[in-house]
Amino acid sequence: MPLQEPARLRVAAIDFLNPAPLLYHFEHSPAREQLAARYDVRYTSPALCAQQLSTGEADLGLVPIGAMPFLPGVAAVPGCTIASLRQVRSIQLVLRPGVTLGTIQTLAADAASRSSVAYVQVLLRSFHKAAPTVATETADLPAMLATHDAALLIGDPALLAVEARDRDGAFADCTWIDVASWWHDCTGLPWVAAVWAVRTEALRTAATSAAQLADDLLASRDAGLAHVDDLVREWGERIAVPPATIRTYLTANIRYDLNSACLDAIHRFYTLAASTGVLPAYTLPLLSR
Ligand SMILES: C=C(O[C@@H]1C=C(C(=O)O)C=C[C@H]1O)C(=O)O
Repeated sequence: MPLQEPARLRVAAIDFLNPAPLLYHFEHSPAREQLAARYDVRYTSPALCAQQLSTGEADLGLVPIGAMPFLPGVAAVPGCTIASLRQVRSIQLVLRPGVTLGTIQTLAADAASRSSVAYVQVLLRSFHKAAPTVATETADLPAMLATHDAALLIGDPALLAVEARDRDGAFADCTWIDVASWWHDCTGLPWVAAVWAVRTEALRTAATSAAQLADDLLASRDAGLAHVDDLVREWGERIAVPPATIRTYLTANIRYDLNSACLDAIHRFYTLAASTGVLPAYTLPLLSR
């Protein structure tokens, strides 16, 4: 039987601004060409990253922690994350005028989200005695608020909605809640959105070992954080957000280190999610090197 070529890992990456530092080596020469021998990167929404790991279309992905309980055989790669210590800016719960956290009955949530939509339900059930019905919709604030008490926006659409509010007063009469700050106020913990996660089975035939994978992802993140100037310039041309805001977002709002505080926060999230019936009971498996 002919020996099989070791396979490239098929990567599902998130197409928002926030993972840009994590993806630095996958997008910039000369590392990009070297990594292309072992990784095949495609871009999609957070929810579809999770779905592609579930169907086997992808081997490695930036996976919302809210989706991990539904992905058997998938483990988090230690080292990197997408998290926030307090204000995240790009996760906004917007309440129609007159609506409060305790009186939300219907929520329109961006279909791209799997973590933030779970966080909102966990926080409402745990701390505000509210359990609204949730409809998943495309990220369109006017349409969402026309038919629901509240709207959840994530990622670049949330950043753009905050810009429109501050620049043009759009929906300025609504209550805007930064979901990471809200989580921090209720629990005292960081807010963790996503981890790099891998189908452990895929590593058996891959050209990359578990240790090499963790090292590649860490090296890419560290290079990204060392080249924030490049990222601010590149993204300033892609998204209608001022360069200074992009810089603050990448260096202060979003944090990329999966440290013990983040692991404690993930544990607390899953505990509250299970006790409120938002997610099944779950412990995050970490890939061992
Ligand atoms: C910080 C963010 O976190 C994102 C939100 C996610 C979710 O709600 O499922 C998943 C991945 C992250 O990219 C953001 O997109 O604003």
